Amino acid sequence: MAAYLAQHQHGKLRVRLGRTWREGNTHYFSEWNVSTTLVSDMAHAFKTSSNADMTATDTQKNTVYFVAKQCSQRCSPEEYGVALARHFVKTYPKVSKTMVSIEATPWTRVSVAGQAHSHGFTVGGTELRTVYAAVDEAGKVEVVSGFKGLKVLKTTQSGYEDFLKDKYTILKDTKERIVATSITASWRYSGSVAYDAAYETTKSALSDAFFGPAQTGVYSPSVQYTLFQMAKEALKRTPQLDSIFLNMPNIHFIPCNPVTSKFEDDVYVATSEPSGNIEATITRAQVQPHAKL
Ligand SMILES: O=c1[nH]c(=O)c2[nH]c(=O)[nH]c2[nH]1
Repeated sequence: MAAYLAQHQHGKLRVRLGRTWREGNTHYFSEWNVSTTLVSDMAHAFKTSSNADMTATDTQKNTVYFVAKQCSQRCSPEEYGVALARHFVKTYPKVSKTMVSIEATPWTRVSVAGQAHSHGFTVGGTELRTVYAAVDEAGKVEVVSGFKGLKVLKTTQSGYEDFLKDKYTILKDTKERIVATSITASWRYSGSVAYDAAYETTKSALSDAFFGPAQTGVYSPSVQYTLFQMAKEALKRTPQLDSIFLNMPNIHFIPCNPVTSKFEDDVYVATSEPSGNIEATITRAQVQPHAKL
């Protein structure tokens, strides 16, 4: 029987790495969970018993640490990801492309008595910063930055009305509800950028547009509308941003009607499933609809 090897790749998933940089008395720390994927001329390994010239996934794991050691200056996960991907393409003639994915734990410097600590960190948020970096044999570099799992909630300034009603619809219009989500975002830059600063600016833009001003907030008529406003704010504040993908599950807090009292926007049934799932890609320039990063 004929069988064709249409596509193949091999890599190492979830190599965990900690990296300290000491700059005088001030230390910096990153924790990265790194995955590598090599596209290489290895069809023979699938079709015959030969492993000749194969970069073992164990070697890939070791290289994650080797390249981290080589990054002697403090660097962003994007810069590290590109350096790691480039290493494989440059070192192994049979490797034509390398893709690196990184999830960074949000270790954040602590303050003690109002003073930034020189070497103390705590996990500062729910989100993981994400990087996808790819380098091919022609030297083409692709970087996608983002985060996943940024949990946000508003107790008011959210509603949902005038949606289609038919015999399957139970949900009532409301001008008052809790809106909660766990944001996943990814974006591409045009041209070079200071990755760490651009990441913070973009994340703040998304968060600020979700919440609105501190005292008054901003009304959300739907997760869809809010998602678009958030993306617009990110494009506005980060000029190098080309396009942004946002996924925002609608995590429902359902009004609770205990038998003893009535619901007064106070007691809810907290849920995790099912959730709504709302996502879109928003671009600075007009492109084909439905483009997804
Ligand atoms: O903001 C919302 N968007 C929806 O698409 C939707 N669907 C739903 O049941 N509730 C909501 N809320």
